[in-house]
Amino acid sequence: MEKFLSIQRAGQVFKTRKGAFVALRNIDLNVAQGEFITLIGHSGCGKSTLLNLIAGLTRPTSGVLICAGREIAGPGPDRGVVFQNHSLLPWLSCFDNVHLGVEQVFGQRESKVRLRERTSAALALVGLSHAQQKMPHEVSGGMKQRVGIARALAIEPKVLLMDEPFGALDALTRARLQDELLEIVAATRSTVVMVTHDIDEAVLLSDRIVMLTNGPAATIGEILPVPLPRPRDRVALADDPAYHACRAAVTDFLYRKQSHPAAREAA
Ligand SMILES: Nc1ncnc2c1ncn2[C@@H]1O[C@H](COP(=O)(O)OP(=O)(O)OP(=O)(O)O)[C@@H](O)[C@H]1O
Repeated sequence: MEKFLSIQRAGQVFKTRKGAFVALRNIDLNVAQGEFITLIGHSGCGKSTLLNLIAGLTRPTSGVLICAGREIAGPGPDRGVVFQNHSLLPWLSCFDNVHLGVEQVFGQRESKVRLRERTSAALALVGLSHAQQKMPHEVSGGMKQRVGIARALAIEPKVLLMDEPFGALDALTRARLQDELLEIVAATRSTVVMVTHDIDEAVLLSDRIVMLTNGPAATIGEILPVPLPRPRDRVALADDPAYHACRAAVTDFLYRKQSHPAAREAA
C-alpha cells in the first residue's frame, strides 16, 4: 500500500500534576491516498490525541508522523481540520470564515478574484451558496458544520482531519451530512481521518475502521477493512449482510474485547 500518511511507533505522554500520563503507545498506521479512515474507541482512549498529532497541534513524545513524504512538525495547509464545535469566528460571515483560510494559504500567489472563486466553490460543494453572506448565528448547527467542512476543503488539504464533526447534531441532520460527506469525498478524492463514537457512521463512511484499545497507554487493537462498494446507500445497506458483519465486528471489539472501564468496575 502506498504510504501517504504514515504513523510510525508514535506515543504520547502528557505531563500532569500527578506525574507522567501515557495516553498513546506504539501507534503504527499507514493511510493510502484517497482512503477514508475512522478512529473509534471508548471515551478517553486517545482518539483526539491521535488526531491532534496528525494535525500537528501536538508533537509525539516518541515515534514519527509523515504526511506526503514530510515529517509532521506543526499544523500546515496540507492538513485541514474540522472540529465538533465548528469553531467559526462569530463576527465574520460564512463566506469570510472560509475566505480567511483561503487568503492565508493562496493569498500570496493568486488574484483576489481567484481567491473569491475558491471560497464560493467550497461553499457550493457543501450546498451553502445561498447562505454565504449570513452570519454564523443566523444559520443552523448543521449549516455551521458545513461551513467548517467548506473551510477545511477550501485550502485543498492533502488530508482532511475530522474530530467528531457530526457529534453535536440531531440524528436526521447527521445522516444528511454523512451522505453529503460521502458525495464530497467521492468528488474530491480526499484522504480522510475521522474520529467518531458512532459504529454505523464508521461503517457507512470508512474504507478501514481503526479500533483503539482503552487507555491509559491506548494503542491500535484491530483494523477492520470495510468491503462495501461505493457509492454507498444507507437505505440499501440496511439489508446488506456485509454491512451487518462489519457492524458486529466493531460492536464485538468495543463491548466484549474492550468493554468500557466504567462498565467493568460496575460489574
Ligand atoms: N493535555 C493533556 N494533558 C493531560 N492529559 C491529557 C491531555 N489531553 C488528553 N489527555 C488525556 O489523554 C486521554 C485521551 O484523551 P482524548 O481526548 O484523546 O480521548 P478521546 O478518545 O478523544 O475521548 P472522547 O471520545 O471522550 O473525546 C484521556 O485520559 C485524557 O484525559
